[in-house]
Amino acid sequence: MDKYILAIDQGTTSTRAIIFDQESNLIAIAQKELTMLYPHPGWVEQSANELWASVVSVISEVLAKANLKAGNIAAIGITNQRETTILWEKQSGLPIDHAIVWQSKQSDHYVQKLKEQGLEGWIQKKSGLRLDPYFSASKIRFLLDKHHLQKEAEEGKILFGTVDSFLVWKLTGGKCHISDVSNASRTMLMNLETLDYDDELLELWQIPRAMLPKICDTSAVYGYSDPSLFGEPIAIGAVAGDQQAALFGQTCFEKGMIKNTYGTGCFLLMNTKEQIIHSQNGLISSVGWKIKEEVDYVLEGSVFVAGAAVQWLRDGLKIIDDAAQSEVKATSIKSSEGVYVVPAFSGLGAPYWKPQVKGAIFGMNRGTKQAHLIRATLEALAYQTYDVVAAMQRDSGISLERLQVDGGASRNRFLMQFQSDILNCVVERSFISETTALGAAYLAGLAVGYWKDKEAIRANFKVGASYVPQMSEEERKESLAGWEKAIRSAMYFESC
Ligand SMILES: Nc1ncnc2c1ncn2[C@@H]1O[C@H](COP(=O)(O)OP(=O)(O)O)[C@@H](O)[C@H]1O
Ligand SMILES: O=P(O)(O)OC[C@H](O)CO
Repeated sequence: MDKYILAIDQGTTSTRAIIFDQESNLIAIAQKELTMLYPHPGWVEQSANELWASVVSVISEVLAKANLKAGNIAAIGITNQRETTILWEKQSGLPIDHAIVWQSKQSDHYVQKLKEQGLEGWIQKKSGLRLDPYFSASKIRFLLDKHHLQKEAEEGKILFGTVDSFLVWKLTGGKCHISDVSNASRTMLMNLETLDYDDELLELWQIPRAMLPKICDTSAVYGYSDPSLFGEPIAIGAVAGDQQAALFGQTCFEKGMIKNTYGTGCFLLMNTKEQIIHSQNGLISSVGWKIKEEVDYVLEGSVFVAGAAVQWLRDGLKIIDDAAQSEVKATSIKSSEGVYVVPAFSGLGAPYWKPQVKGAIFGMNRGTKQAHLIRATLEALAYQTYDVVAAMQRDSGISLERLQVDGGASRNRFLMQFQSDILNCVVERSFISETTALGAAYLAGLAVGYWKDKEAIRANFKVGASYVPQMSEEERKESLAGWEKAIRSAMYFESC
């Protein structure tokens, strides 16, 4: 019987199920867009039940599309939006509230309190992370306090999971409460060196171990899907945070290799192998993956709003009908004519870390049209990436010659050319744009021997499109100087 790998990519915007074969060909895909909830300014939530239902529905749909049965699937690989926090009742499996999405800011007051106590450096040293409401710890604290569930959490009656844990729990019918190192390293509860929860961090956040998932390797068979779901049990062979999975899918296996994923947010990751880099320039460190004894660390710049700004053009301003139209409109004019959009709708992430900063538009005149706003919004994705690349070069001493890209917005040719111009380096999009899912598939395939090793995987890598810088040095410098003024002004406005 022919065998395939099934990847679940549970992203912020949508859930996808993708079937790959041994040559990394995409055999079939099913996708479901998700509802975003904005209950208060700055809060972003999703229904955990909807996330789970979307996973079941896309798996069934993709199997039907490919005309395959559960028995044809050698393993499932799960990759997910990271940090997003779900609490559920152990007995019933029912979520106690909405999932608090990584972008959400309702737990900022806990973070500010710890900042006032001067704990930022201490926390970063242990966890690799900046003290910010982005990460799961303050979100767990918020939910436990909101629902008065401290005692139940201590008794293990209430469980916590990032999306991976919740999905594995549901898929296995409540048999497995696990997470992997790449996801656990985003909770702010894991020690980067021991790869276990850190007792002092748990004490600081008052989060009991009893509610936390067991931290596992990124590639391993943790359990099997409940046969009632898809007819036969399927091995669950990998769990990985989506950005680390994309790094793996791009086959960035060597030290210094970098990828940038343009999804809801934008995430630039460098593989630093066994070295943990403690950033001096506003970046964070996490675990890339653990496969048996091999642990690869990453240095990361996380930009909170990228493709989400394109969704704002579509759903908020209603000046484009769909994301792809942003390219058509942006190229209908020759330049953004000095207009800059700072899409800080969820505060600013790397390298600034200013959760309170709001979005802003600068440089408009009476002749400014929709097209200028659209073009300037796309350009903002490239400028934000530039800021992160500059920080990464300072931290690592490695200069960027080539950027490997993927994610929904990397399909935008205008954006990719502008990115190459602004960075003054080659930008290469991989042949498969679904690199995140592919990374999860590879990790699951390694666990069950579907691919022998990383060399067999590397042999499948192909470049899809290449962008070479075309902008003059003078124009590049002028454009960047304008961006610098815009971002500084947005930060200044907030501090007044
Ligand atoms: N052609 C495009 N141009 C610009 N942005 C796009 C384009 N296609 C998709 N996007 C943006 O990419 C995001 C979806 O990318 P995806 O990788 O699926 O994200 P996620 O993994 O966060 O769910 C959306 O925010 C969407 O606005
Ligand atoms: O949903 P994405 O793909 O934009 O990824 C979200 C990140 O994992 C958040 O850290």
